[in-house]
Amino acid sequence: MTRQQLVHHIREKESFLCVGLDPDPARIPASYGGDLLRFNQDIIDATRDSCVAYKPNTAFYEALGLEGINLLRDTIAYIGDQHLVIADAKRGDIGNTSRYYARFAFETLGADAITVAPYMGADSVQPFLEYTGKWTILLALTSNPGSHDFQHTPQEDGPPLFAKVMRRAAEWGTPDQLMFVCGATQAERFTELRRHAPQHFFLVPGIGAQGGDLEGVCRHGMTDEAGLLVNSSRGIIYADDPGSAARELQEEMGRLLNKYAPGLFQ
Ligand SMILES: O=c1ccn([C@@H]2O[C@H](COP(=O)(O)O)[C@@H](O)[C@H]2O)c(=O)[nH]1
Repeated sequence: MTRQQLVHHIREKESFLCVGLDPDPARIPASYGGDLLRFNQDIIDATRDSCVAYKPNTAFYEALGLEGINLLRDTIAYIGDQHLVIADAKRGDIGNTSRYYARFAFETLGADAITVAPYMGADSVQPFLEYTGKWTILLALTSNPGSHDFQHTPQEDGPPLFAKVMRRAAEWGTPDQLMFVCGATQAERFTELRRHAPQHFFLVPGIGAQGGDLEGVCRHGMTDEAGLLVNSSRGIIYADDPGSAARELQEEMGRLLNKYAPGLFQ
């Protein structure tokens, strides 16, 4: 899915919601009898009109072995081509190995995007960027408390590590192929995050279960094209009514788009 198509979907649906598909067998209602594909399909059916993207975190599938990989592939096929599909895998290795991570995500699974850890540098990210029409989403400032261990740490020559990562990585790929992960729990840093990457989309996990600040993220991080994909996983898939939970977020996002990105509708 191209950037123009993504922006078109955001405008049409008045939503920049990404639904996280992280099925935990211990939390799936007993009525599914352990059928995780049916669970995912029901979530997708209930939410597809409210969201523009889905983000299966590959950990939940890889832990199930071969069956889990097939589940992931079947889930992605079920989503179809009207939503951006992000394989949240946080890969990245020497170029030779990254090539196979990229092949797995984009060819074997059929995902549109993959999350990548940038810390091994340009050659570890390049193989993902070589796929035309696919997205590479680099970890910039993550949502977890441990982000303070390294990412916030000022470097000897000034800015924190996450700023250095973003500024350097923004030279590796264009805003048509590169996004950054920026956690919703870090809303107060979004003005700064936006300064480092004014045009790039941000994938923003951390609302709902992690307590992130959706309005703050939008106030400081939204662009004229929205520029944000905000993810909720547990807050939607384990809600009593996942469809209503997604619709509620969509309505809130519609309000936020009109407030912070009015140019999107002109
Ligand atoms: O900084 C990050 C990067 C990735 N994640 C992932 O997003 C979802 C969040 O799930 P919730 O249930 O909505 O909290 C999950 O897959 C994480 O591994 C993140 O939370 N923060």
